[in-house]
Amino acid sequence: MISVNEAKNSIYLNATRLPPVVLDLKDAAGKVLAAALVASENIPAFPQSAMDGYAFAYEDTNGAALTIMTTIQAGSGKELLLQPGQAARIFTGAAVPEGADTVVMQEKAKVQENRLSIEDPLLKPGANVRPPGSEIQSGQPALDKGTLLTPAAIGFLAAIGFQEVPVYPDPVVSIIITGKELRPPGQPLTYGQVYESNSYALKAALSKAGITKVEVLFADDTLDQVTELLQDALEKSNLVLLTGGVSVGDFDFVPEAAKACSVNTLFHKIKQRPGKPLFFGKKESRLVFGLPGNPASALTCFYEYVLPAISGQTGRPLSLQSVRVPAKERISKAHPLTHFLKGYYDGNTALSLDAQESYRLRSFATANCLIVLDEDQYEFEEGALVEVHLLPS
Ligand SMILES: Nc1nc2c(c(=O)[nH]1)N[C@H]1C(S)=C(S)[C@@H](COP(=O)(O)OP(=O)(O)OC[C@H]3O[C@@H](n4cnc5c(N)ncnc54)[C@H](O)[C@@H]3O)O[C@H]1N2
Ligand code: MOO
Repeated sequence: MISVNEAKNSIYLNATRLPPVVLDLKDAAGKVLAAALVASENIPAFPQSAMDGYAFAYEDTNGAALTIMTTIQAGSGKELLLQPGQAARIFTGAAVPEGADTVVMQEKAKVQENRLSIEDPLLKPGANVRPPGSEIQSGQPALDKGTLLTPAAIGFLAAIGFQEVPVYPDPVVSIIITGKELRPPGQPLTYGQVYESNSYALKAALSKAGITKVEVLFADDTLDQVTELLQDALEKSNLVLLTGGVSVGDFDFVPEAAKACSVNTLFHKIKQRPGKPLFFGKKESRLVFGLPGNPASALTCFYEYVLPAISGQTGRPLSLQSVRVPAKERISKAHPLTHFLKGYYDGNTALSLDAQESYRLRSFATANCLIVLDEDQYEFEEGALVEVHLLPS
């Protein structure tokens, strides 16, 4: 068995970026740039008015009124040349005509019968004019490789003329649910059956992370069927999540099926609770997680290991945020395993909730964090600092 840190390190080393794709800018929000972008034009492309007002040459403002020759609306394609003594009515965003270099806002000007008097003692040459290329110049770096495309970054790229961008795609995910005892919710249970919940929780967690290309497959607990579905999943996905069948029971076929599909085992079993039997393997660049069947174990492993793996594939910052906060009440544990406890963080302290058993999701359903207790520490007094991983809301 390896430690939590060793497991996380293995994921960090093995979950490498997926081959880049070019996406329409509209579809690229939340993705990460796979190459540096360079501006191909000056933006603004022309001297641009920053105010509704009047454009003129600053050196003409010697007290004499100017003659307003024309009106220039934003988007007007008219190219004009103002002569000395002339001004143009202009609006925010419009091109400042040749012969003009300054704009006075209309609140600081008076117009009488087409004659403009400027009443702005603080006006400077070039005031209220955005120079061409002042946002970015042709040939200048726009955004670096590895930049997360936030709404502002998407807007910026649109504003400087990019219509499509190279990004790391999200993985295509296959979920294989194993277990003969499982029935979909909504159907009556016969003796020995349990409702299937892992596909629901995992799909919801993937969707929360923006991952939508997800297929769910169901396997009985036979080596042949698990192997067949895994083989199929490996052909069409970048990430395969199996649940159940990773422990030591006679019907736990996931590690064997992985071997049969030439998946290289990177680790199996971690010194942790829940989720001790977690399996991680790789075939070429495809990643395979065998998540323990117990619902709280599967979801905890998803948050702690699968999300960082998707971060590795996409460059997106998906791993849970970590903070150190005081424990609200004393916490103790008996085993030399890292514990991930369902907790509630109220902004000041973290409380360990009831119902921590890995077959239960009841406390997980209201938890907003996982409290992480080190492998080799057993007692945490009230007020002691504990590591808390914040769950996506
Ligand atoms: N002798 C040992 N037995 C077990 C050990 C061990 O070390 N020695 N480890 C235990 C731990 S810890 C875990 S976790 C489980 C993991 O077992 P599997 O991954 O093989 O999972 P299953 O046996 O298939 O199922 C466990 C449990 O979870 C329920 N389950 C499974 N899939 C779903 C699903 N999709 N939705 C809802 N519930 C599901 C299943 O019915 C079982 O109750 O092994 C322990 N045993
Ligand atoms: O690891 Mo199991 O997940 O403790 O029940």
